[in-house]
Amino acid sequence: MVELEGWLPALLAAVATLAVAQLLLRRSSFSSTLPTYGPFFLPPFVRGLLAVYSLGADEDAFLQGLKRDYGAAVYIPWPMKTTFVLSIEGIRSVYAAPRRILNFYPIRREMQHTVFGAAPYWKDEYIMDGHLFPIHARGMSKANLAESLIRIVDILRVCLDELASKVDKAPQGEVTVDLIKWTVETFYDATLAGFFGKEFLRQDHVNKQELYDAFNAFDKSFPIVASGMVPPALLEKIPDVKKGREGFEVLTSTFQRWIRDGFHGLDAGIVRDMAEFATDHNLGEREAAKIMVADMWASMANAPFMGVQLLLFLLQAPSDIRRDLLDEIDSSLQAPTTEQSTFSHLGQSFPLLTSCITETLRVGTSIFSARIVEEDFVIPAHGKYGQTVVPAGTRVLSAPRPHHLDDSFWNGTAKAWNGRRFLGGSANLARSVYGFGGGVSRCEGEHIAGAELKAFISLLFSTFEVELVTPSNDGDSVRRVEVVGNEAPALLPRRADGRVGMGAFQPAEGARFDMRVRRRQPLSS
Ligand code: HEM
Repeated sequence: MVELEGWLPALLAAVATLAVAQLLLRRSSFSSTLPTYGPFFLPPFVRGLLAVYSLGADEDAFLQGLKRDYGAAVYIPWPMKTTFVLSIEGIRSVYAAPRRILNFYPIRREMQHTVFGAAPYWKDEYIMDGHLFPIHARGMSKANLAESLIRIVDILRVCLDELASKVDKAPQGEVTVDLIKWTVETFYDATLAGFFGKEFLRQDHVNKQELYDAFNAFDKSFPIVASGMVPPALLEKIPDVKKGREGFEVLTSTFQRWIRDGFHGLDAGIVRDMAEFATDHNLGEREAAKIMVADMWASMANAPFMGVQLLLFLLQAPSDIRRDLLDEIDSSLQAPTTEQSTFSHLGQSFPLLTSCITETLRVGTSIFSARIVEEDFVIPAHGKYGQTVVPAGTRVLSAPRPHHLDDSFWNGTAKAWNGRRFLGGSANLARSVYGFGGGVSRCEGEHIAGAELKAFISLLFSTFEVELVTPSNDGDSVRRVEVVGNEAPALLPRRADGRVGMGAFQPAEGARFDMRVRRRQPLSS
């Protein structure tokens, strides 16, 4: 019998050497064929499982490692069966590719079914691609969201007035507020009024807390269901998915009743367009209600958490940014009050705040934009990367996070927050930030989200002096992000687990940051 004990170490050493050599070879000049993830000596399914594990364990490290080791794109075997596109040129190619090469619509249709429970009409290209998606996109144009924006700003003012009355009643004229909870709830109230009308939360049968809890349960289950990696039979056994389904039911029945009761004071807008679409295609109230859950989710899954991150960065920004931002806000308030709730005013009055928002999108999001490869998709050769061909019949994901963190693109300061990064001559660089995704799947809510963030910050900072209370629950629950111009890093809540590629980072459960709020001293003229 062969004596294995003597051979085994040598065999392992040889395999390890080969693996390292292969890795080094890849690093110095990236292959022109599509590489597959993982050590070559492992079977594909083990490599695929390794990838799933590594992605879940540390998303940033995994994605940056992919780009470092494999270049522009890499294929991840089962269970993902997907090519990750990682280089800036590759990402641009994905977003620019025509539908005949990279198709998004089948994915968008399927999501409507798997996540939002749409009845079989979801398969109908004529109804979905031909009607639902175009009507939806029209409804989300700036012109059609003008009234929504006015309602959003009105409700933001109501929330700030409520806070002001607490401050005025406080003995020292100062209150301490749970920053994350207050910001998220303020966005919920304002956004819900914006899309569903100011009367929505005032209906007799609507319990605001119950609705929020239902939404949060549904949102928590979203990544598991949307990943498509868990077989339907197993899905129902996952407690978070079960709670998410219950939450979905609460949301659907609430919207169904709202439709039946005549939309309670909402005359027009995207959700009325959607209800009309459902009527035109005989889908019924329940299907219309499910489409509304999808809109509610889209409008609230990211914006509140961008609000939290933006506020935290601004509260920890260098003093010159704080000062210039206040000047910008004060001069924006010279405009008549009605003008302050318009897209044009919010779009033009805040160059510094716009730059801070884009920077927060760059450091505070990770997104995956999925496509089906209909024809071989060619990522042209660029820089150190050879041409790569992604074969037809597979899926690609554009994953811009490693590009957002790439020092060679961002002047050596990719890991640091720089509020002035996109000012003046550098404004065009904002096009290389993909926090809203890109191409045909680019966020339809980007304009209203940007306007909402600007209104939120400008109203808050013009009314109050706000100061961050240094969190005492340091350690694991806090992450640190360098800030250009500051010695100390900014503190942010640790990211919630299990939300890879899902957009704006949400705080981990239980994270707590407080802010001290007092009335701002009147401006000396
Ligand atoms: C700062 C806040 C927001 C961020 C960071 C954000 C981000 C995103 C991202 C990353 C996507 C997917 C992009 C892709 O696959 O390429 C998306 C899609 C979408 N977002 Fe937003 N979003 C925000 C706010 C909003 C708001 C307020 C709305 C309002 C309804 C909205 C509506 C949508 C819709 C409808 C889609 C789906 C588009 C489609 O499937 O084609 N988003 N968003």
